[in-house]
Amino acid sequence: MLRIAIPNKGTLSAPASQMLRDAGYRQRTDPKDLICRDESNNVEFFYLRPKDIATYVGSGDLDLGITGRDLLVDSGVPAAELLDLNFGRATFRWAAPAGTLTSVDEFGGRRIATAYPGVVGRYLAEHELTADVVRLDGAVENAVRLGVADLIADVVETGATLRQAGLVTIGDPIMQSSAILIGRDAEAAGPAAQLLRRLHGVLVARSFVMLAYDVRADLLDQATALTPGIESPTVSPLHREGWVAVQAMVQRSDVHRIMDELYDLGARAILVTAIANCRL
Ligand SMILES: Nc1ncnc2c1ncn2[C@@H]1O[C@H](COP(=O)(O)OP(=O)(O)OP(=O)(O)O)[C@@H](O)[C@H]1O
Ligand SMILES: O=P(O)(O)OC[C@H]1O[C@H](OP(=O)(O)OP(=O)(O)O)[C@H](O)[C@@H]1O
Ligand SMILES: [Mg+2]
Repeated sequence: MLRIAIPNKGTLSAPASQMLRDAGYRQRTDPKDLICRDESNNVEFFYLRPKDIATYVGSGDLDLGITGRDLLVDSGVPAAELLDLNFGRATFRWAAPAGTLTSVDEFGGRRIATAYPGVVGRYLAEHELTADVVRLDGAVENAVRLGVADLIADVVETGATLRQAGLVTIGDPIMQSSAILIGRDAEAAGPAAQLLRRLHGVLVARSFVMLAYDVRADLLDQATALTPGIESPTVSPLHREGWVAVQAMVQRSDVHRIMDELYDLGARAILVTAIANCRL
């Protein structure tokens, strides 16, 4: 039985469970449950603190886990990233009160508050900087105002929390994070092949839609240049002489532009449908 760690709370918890549900796995119904066995898929899910997940996977006690890339780096555990799950996207950044610090070169000897001392310590070591790392559990944006630090390093999604605290970012992001599937090493992908295929199917289904339209046969080449599909578009004859029906997958983010261009070309009955799941 495959044993998989997933976040029990926090930002990544609900979307991780939803993605597994979309991939056909059973998930807990009570948010307090810490284990859920999915007998029919031969998988057991363990609900753990996201910060601890890399530890369980790195030690080999659990086969796989879903966590944030920043949390994996913070743990220092040499587990392997098997798949980017495309949710929980955030940057990890430096920030200080406006008008105080402007560059990473000024960090020497300063006090840096963070809930990610592993990420910060690694950056400082790589850049040969010496600073005091003040380890906090959360609400790090308050640390400067309250006098325990000169700057912070924290997760930034919309930037609203920083703005409210009167902080501005400094320099480039320390890292880009998102939710990832991890294993002890790259070989963990072998026994997880079915899970990986299913999750990949969900990722594709979320980022593509199915587009169908009717177009005059003499415009088919121009139309299919706009909708080349993954392998090749499906073209079927229509009862109406000189017209064909076309079906192709297109990127969800492009679909409105493509529909406009198809309409301008003369295509009609342009329909978009969501893809519930797929195997490509
Ligand atoms: N707006 C956000 N706030 C916090 N973490 C976020 C956000 N967006 C994405 N993440 C990612 O979620 C993970 C942190 O999740 P975690 O559950 O530890 O913290 P949390 O969501 O802030 O919950 P809590 O504050 O209850 O501990 C990291 O990988 C982080 O990059
Ligand atoms: O850029 P934003 O969209 O404002 O999001 C980022 C903020 O959200 C999270 O805080 P959370 O509410 O999880 O509290 P915490 O600091 O106690 O973890 C994170 O730690 C940042 O503070
Ligand atoms: Mg938080």
